[in-house]
Amino acid sequence: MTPMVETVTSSGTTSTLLASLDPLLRAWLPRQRWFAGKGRPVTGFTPVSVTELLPPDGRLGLYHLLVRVHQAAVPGAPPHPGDCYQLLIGVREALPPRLAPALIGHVTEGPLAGRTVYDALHDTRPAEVLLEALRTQARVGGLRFERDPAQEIRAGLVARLMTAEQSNSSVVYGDTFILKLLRRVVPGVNPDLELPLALAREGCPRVPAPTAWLHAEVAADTYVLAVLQPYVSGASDGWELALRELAKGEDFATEARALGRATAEVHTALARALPTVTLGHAQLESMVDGMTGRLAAAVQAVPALRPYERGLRSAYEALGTLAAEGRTWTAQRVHGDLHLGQCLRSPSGAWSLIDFEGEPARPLAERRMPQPPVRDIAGMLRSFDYAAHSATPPAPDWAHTCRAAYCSGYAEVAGRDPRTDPVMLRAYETDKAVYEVVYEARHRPDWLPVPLSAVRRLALPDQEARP
Ligand SMILES: Nc1ncnc2c1ncn2[C@@H]1O[C@H](COP(=O)(O)OP(=O)(O)O)[C@@H](O)[C@H]1O
Ligand SMILES: O=P(O)(O)O[C@H]1O[C@H](CO)[C@@H](O[C@H]2O[C@H](CO)[C@@H](O)[C@H](O)[C@H]2O)[C@H](O)[C@H]1O
Repeated sequence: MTPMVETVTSSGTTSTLLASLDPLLRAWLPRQRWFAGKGRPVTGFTPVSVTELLPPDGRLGLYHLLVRVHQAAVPGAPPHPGDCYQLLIGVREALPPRLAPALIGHVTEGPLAGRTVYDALHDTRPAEVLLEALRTQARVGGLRFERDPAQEIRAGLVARLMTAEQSNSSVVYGDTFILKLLRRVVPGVNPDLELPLALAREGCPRVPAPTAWLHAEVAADTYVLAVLQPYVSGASDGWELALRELAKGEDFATEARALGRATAEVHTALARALPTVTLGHAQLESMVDGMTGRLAAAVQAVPALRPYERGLRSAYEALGTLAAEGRTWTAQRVHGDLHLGQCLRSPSGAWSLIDFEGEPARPLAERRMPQPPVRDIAGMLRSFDYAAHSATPPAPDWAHTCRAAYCSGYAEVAGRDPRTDPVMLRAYETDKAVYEVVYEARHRPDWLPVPLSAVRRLALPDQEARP
């Protein structure tokens, strides 16, 4: 199964292909969970790269597309060039019923007229073409399929698309590997590959080591498009486990402590592998400005935040005061979006951390900056709170116990307890809760009360983020 046939390079072919898909993609894209531009009509597409992986003259065709999606401008916001998305478009005469959920539409004009196009990741054969390309280190047009020569990839593993709600799309091969295809992509180094590779070099066992990855070279830009990792078979994620224990009325302190230890192991390895910096007054001021700016934007986007704005801002002001008094902090590379759903427990009880992409809405340069490790800790503390406030009735004592156990576990490995830095912890917990309010308002409005309950707590003037 050799994936490459020919790269569609002639701009005529590329633009004809995209023109024929245009009306179908306009309707289909905004319905995808991973489409970040929801709420603004799609006004057009520009191809960034179009690569033919299987010619559409047989039973099945397959195109790899990077497309810039143009959308109506946000009133008052500066013009935006449009986000770039990775699509795998399958082409068939007709879709078998099992592929109905993958339907993009029926093409009426152009070279594919009369064919049906669909999201090819739902289909075994195209997904297997990708694995085979990684296994054989294929190069097709600007696509570079690469792998770690020290790890073996067995041929013929059967593919299935993961159905979990995701920011990207993942395919599992056998029970051996998982391939994450990034959907919204930007040129440059992607931390979702960079950090697991760095951790693997350090021998850190808390993160599955990348086995293979896909790059695209387009003009002078390099995009990271996909990462293949060993699949932790039979794993449960921390979120599922926490909810299960909550429903049974069980505490989660032992697991929370193990998670604190795992987080500290990853932080310690990252601090060894990649540069650390000292944050002084100027850097802290700019951090506080960033937090304050995000709060102001969030209040605009979600007016329910307005009554708490002053109280929340006081968390950032307290940090600014400490910085003005000359306090400094060490910053290092961190996970950047750590929560219970990013922690996997294997059947043997070992925890792994996954998804080092950072908060998808933040610019890449910001996501790759060294930051105080307390940022990840705050994310996990928020997550225990999330679980406790999604339960009926809410279980604040459960969250309190987990938060304390997590900090203790962290201190056992890192040698410093995050609770000894309450001002920084509160500032980061507040920043995260504000992010979550915006995230939930945009993606899952029914969940908005969960981060809003934390906002009410964090906005109290004498509040320190005491777990
Ligand atoms: N190495 C792995 N082993 C087993 N399951 C995994 C692995 N990596 C990811 N997963 C599963 O895939 C889901 C999505 O992965 P994630 O990296 O969080 O993607 P996204 O950025 O799209 O949210 C996770 O919640 C987890 O259930
Ligand atoms: O995992 P992603 O990178 O897609 O992260 C985004 O989605 C998360 C939800 O799926 C969101 O996390 C929030 O909800 C979780 C429960 O579903 C909870 O455990 C987290 O603490 C809470 O932040 C995450 O913020 C967002 O970036």
